[in-house]
Amino acid sequence: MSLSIQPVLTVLRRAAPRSTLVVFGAQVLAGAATAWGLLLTTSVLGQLLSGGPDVERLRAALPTLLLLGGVQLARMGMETATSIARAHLVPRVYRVAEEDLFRVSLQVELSSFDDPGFYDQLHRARDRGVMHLEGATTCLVDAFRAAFSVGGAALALLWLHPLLLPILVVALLPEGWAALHAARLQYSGMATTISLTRQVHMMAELATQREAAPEIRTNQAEDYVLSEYRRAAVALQDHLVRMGVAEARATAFGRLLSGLGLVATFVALGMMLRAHWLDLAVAGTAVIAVRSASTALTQLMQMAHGLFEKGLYISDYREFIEQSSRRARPATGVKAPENPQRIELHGVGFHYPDREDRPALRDVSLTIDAGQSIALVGENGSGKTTLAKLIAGLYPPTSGRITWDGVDLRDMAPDSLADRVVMVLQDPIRWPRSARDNVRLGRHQRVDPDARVLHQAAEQARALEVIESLPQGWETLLSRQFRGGQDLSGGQWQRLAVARGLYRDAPLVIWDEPTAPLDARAEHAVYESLRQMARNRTVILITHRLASVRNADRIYFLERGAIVEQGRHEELMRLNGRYAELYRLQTKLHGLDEDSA
Ligand SMILES: Nc1ncnc2c1ncn2[C@@H]1O[C@H](COP(=O)(O)OP(=O)(O)OP(=O)(O)O)[C@@H](O)[C@H]1O
Repeated sequence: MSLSIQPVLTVLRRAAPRSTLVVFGAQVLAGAATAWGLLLTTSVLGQLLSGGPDVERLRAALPTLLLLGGVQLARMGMETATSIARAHLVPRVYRVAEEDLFRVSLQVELSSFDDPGFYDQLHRARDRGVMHLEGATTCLVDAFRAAFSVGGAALALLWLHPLLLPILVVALLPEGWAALHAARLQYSGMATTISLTRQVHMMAELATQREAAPEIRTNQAEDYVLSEYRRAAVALQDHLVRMGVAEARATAFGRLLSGLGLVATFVALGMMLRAHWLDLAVAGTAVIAVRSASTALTQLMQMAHGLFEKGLYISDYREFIEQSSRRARPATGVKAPENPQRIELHGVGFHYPDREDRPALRDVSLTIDAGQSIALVGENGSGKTTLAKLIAGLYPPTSGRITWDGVDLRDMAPDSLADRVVMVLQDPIRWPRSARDNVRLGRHQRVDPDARVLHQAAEQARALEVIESLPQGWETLLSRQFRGGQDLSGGQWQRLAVARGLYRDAPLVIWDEPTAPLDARAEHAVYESLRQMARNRTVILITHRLASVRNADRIYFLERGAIVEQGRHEELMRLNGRYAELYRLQTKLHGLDEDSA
């Protein structure tokens, strides 16, 4: 159980130290009030059971009765303080735990996301860990409450007669044992529950996600999704039924034992009464104390059980945070040059995590001078995007070196490196934000008070006409998942991504298939802006449309991760190799002659 308490306490201390103290303090006082209340009850019973007329006895008991009422009132006050403190605690714990998770996820090296183990762990921590950390907080507060309540009753009994404590233990032991047994049963079945629940969730996501909906319908995969869901869900249902029945049996057995414990308590109290070790008032209080302690103990056991269960997920969460902190990108290093004059690759090799046998790049060496326009071409999967990502410093090479003005990228501060790069990727992010944010997020720190640069970027990318046709223009929310939101076509989204790249602006521009989903007019506009940008920037263009790279200063043709041809368009055509072959194929496909393509 300490497994789950420790991380909860750590988060509690950071999220809401004052509320944590209030809960703890209020429950210590509530426990003391329980003990005091029981002692006062003995005294009231003693006065009521003493000899004399009824009115006299009542009058004698009245001050203690009033005090008892006051103590109960104070106890209620402590409970209210605990509830209020808990209301502060729970949402804060959730927020802090989630923020920690997002912080480490945003800081890890990009390669972590290509590691399936990491990705799986991230989702487990996000989907379950945070939620269970919040649930464990509630459990912990209730466990405090129950523990101090049992403690208060035990203290009062010890005060009344030392022998009453062993009697309390005899009365509570069977129930405690039964509750623990039920908790263990749950715990032992938990691994199966988790694994089956994950399978059910996976299919549930597919059945309800907007992205998956069209393809499921066009592939007529509804039956498949439903039957796969049913397979996992029925297994989960049967498993839960088995566990529930076993737990009910254990609980019934516990109740039986608890009844026996109660009988034993009464017998022991009766014997003590007969032997005149106790008077009737103390015996009466002992019965009340045993009953309230046993209720609190059952609660304590239930909470311990809850903590056990949540502990499994919380340890996933904790492990993820620890591992990710080790994977974080270094925050220090040499500042990247403001305007890199020469980018060099020396024998660069690269493979993705767990793909040692399948290198994505092999022995790539090349030099790019400031202001040059470079094109990376080649068939699908030949390594173009990977190469561009390495040049941008997103992945470190697994062999060889990449330098900017002679400085190894590994020695540069990642932040300053990123600052010098614009990268528009093949499948750009569709920010579920306003159209304005979708462009502005290229460089959200940029000072652009009258949005002049923003408009210019949108115009150059032909995104302005898209934005102006939206119901709320720049402020239109671009997500159909929210009321009033709007979706765009693939090409319209791409225009926004291009505008975002233009708005970002940096000395090194990497353009990965920016025009694939664009219509001819938009494509023309994008190349026009690229040409303008290229005047004083270094541009790396990745494309399958070879006609658009004819003017590049140098074209690199990649095949299975290696550069197999390089030169200007005319040189490569003269070489009559792989590039020339593909170029001719394309011109034939589009019914153009080679020179006009
Ligand atoms: N995140 C990844 N994890 C593992 N392997 C990857 C990953 N991304 C790419 N690969 C593999 O690396 C190789 C090179 O991929 P890359 O995306 O660089 O090719 P590309 O030339 O840009 O292809 P395309 O023209 O289809 O965009 C491929 O074999 C691909 O399967």
